Amino acid sequence: MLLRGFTPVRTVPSRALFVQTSRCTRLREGLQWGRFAAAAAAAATRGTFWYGERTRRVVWRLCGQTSDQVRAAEPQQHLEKQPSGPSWVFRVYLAPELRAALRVASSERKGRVFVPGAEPKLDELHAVIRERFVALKKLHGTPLRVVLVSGKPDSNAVIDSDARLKETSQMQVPLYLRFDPQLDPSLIEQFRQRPRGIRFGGTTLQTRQLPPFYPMNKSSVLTDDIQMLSFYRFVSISEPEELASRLRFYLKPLAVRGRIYIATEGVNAQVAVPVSSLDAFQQLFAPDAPHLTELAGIYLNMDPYRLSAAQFAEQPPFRNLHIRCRRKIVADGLKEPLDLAQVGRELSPAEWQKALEDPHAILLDVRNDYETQLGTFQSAGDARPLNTRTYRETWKALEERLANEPRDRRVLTFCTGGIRCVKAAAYLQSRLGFQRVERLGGGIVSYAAEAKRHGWEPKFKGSVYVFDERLKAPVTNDVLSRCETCGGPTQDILHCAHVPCHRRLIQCPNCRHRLSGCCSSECQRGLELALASATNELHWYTQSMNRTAPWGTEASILKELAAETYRSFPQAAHMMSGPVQGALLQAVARLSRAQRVLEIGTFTGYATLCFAGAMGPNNVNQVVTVERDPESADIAEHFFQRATEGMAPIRLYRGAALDVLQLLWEHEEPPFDLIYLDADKRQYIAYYEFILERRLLAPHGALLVDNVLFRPLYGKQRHADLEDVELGDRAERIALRSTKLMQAVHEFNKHVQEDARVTQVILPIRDGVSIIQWSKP
Ligand SMILES: C[S@@+](CC[C@H](N)C(=O)[O-])C[C@H]1O[C@@H](n2cnc3c(N)ncnc32)[C@H](O)[C@@H]1O
Repeated sequence: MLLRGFTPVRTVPSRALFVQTSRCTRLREGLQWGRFAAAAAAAATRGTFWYGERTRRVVWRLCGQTSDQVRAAEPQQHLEKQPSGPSWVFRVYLAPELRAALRVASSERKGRVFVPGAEPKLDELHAVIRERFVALKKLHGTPLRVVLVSGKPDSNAVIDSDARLKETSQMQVPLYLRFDPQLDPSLIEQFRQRPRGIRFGGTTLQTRQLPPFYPMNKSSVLTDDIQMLSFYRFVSISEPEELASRLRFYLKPLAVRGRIYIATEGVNAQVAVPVSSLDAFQQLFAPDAPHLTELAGIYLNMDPYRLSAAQFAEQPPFRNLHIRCRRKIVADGLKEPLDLAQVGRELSPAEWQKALEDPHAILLDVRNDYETQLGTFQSAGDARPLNTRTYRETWKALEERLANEPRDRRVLTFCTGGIRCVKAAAYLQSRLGFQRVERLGGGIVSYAAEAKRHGWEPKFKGSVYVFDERLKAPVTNDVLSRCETCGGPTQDILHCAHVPCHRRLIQCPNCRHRLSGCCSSECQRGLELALASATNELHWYTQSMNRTAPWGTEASILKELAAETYRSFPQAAHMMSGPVQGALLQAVARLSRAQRVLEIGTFTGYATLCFAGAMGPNNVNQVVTVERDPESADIAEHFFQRATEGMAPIRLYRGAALDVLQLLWEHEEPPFDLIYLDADKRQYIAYYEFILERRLLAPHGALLVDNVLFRPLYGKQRHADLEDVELGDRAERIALRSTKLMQAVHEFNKHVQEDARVTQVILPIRDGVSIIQWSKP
């Protein structure tokens, strides 16, 4: 199997699975990588894989389906649908006007298409595009025309023959196809230009060069301080995709990270710029700079405090540069666009400082409730927050709040960076008829920077909510907000860790810890279930990808033992450690050069034999193992007696684990280098405490605990929910039992996490193995 990063791939070999990934939350990433893994493993013997490494969400393009539609259980079926022979890959974008006209969801605005065959055919390209973009069906077979767009109308070139398409395909660039209804319904092909320039059909398309003022040898690794800044402009942008491509071209070499939204109404950006790139960045947007004329002379709203490279690395506000084309740069939910010619008067921070002293003014915080809670302005006038949950609610809130106010009353508005105030002021002025609307230019960010520069006592108290992963930046040390869970004072703001909720909330560290980063116990439970499922899929992948050592003489005995276990305990054989975990236990035993190993929970002895085999025979080495079930112990003993050659001696105790631990302690057995805890999960804390308190674990030893990511039997649980007639009560019992076991394991994990005596690392192998060691050996 071949895994490759996806730089422009033009041909796809037969039987290849093409996977594209894009931005997604971490938890979902886990789930989706699990699916990817499942398919990759299932098809490993069948072909070649291509996947994009820059982005994360797994998409299965050959079937024209997203990962959400493809189940891990049936990857082969989808692979069967691949075209045979080589294919050509094109990236297709639908123009914003077309998207709007056809009501295409933003997730469907672009996609890759595959044209089968060694030589790309124009007809086939049209056909696959129509098939890929279902919305095009609404055009009822309107003929398509393919045009190569250079960004300048006079150097566009029509692709009207297979020969031209082939020529296009052979360029070393990703291709962008765009449909423009204005050009007599046509598909327009646009490509990212390279500095060296590209000739197409006898035309040299305009090329872009990096400006001479760029720092040389700029590495994308951030090693210097970082300036956080934002900028916005309401300006008519006819080709958002084209501007996006230009911005990417100029900003990437400067190692800029952040988020930029482009719409036909303008541009809105929050970015992190390394200080060594800052000069070039500013020159790029200078009033007379020719590179980004739409944004020339734009106001760059700098954060008052810079982040050091270390701070940035520890909690990166942005990890990458995301430039996205949207319908609007501020989602306002309004059907009719606002008149942006009437946007009130912009006040400088100094004017604002004064305006706040006006007792007759109405002060409007047009941010959302959680933002206001973190910090806000104090004024002499009438200051009441709008308490909206989203910006879309602003209009109704404004109408209610100002219903009885005289239209000539002075209204002051503010927000984080100023952009929301532009629309709010336009609404106040043009729709509600207020005549004296004034807004804080550059918002709180600009005000805080000015206050710092001039040494003013800030009238803004608390922290400002910011739209990056930091979530807040302090302006003053005042703590105005309260924990939503316990009501105590706190400035901590976070997103609920349960992805489907992901609600923003203010929560103190204690409550956050107690609820595992979730907003409620329901979400905490949901998170646990989701993690369990993710673990399931990861297990599938690791299991199939591991290459375990050849077992030699041990192999046959382990295989025999496994077969015997399946015969004797068909319902419980899954409890055996198995080859992957067995290999891990052997690796740890070898790495730690363990001489004395204790296993709690022998079952039929699979792990015991793995340890004994890894340690080998000598005078000191010994494996002690405990099992309370006589039938399992009989099978284990039978195999231990047979397998003696090349192995450490094994001592099997029959009985309850805590009794045997007591016995070992009373007989003053030397401590163990490795203890493998793999018995009753509800007793884990008791075993753990006994082992630590009685010092049964050697100072440099390791306690391995199995099943620490134990997952409930998902399918059965769902059957129980649906009152499946066949499984009936039994399914419910199984579901209940596994849920209780999961809770017990979670309790254990938390118990260890809070224990300063030890360090713990959890490996997501099988259903999780913890490695616990003394913090101070
Ligand atoms: C998951 S299995 C162990 C698997 C085994 N370590 C392996 O690698 O194949 C758990 C075993 O622990 C045993 N067990 C559970 N509670 C116990 C207890 N309190 N004392 C002794 N053995 C116990 C069960 O009978 C079962 O055989």
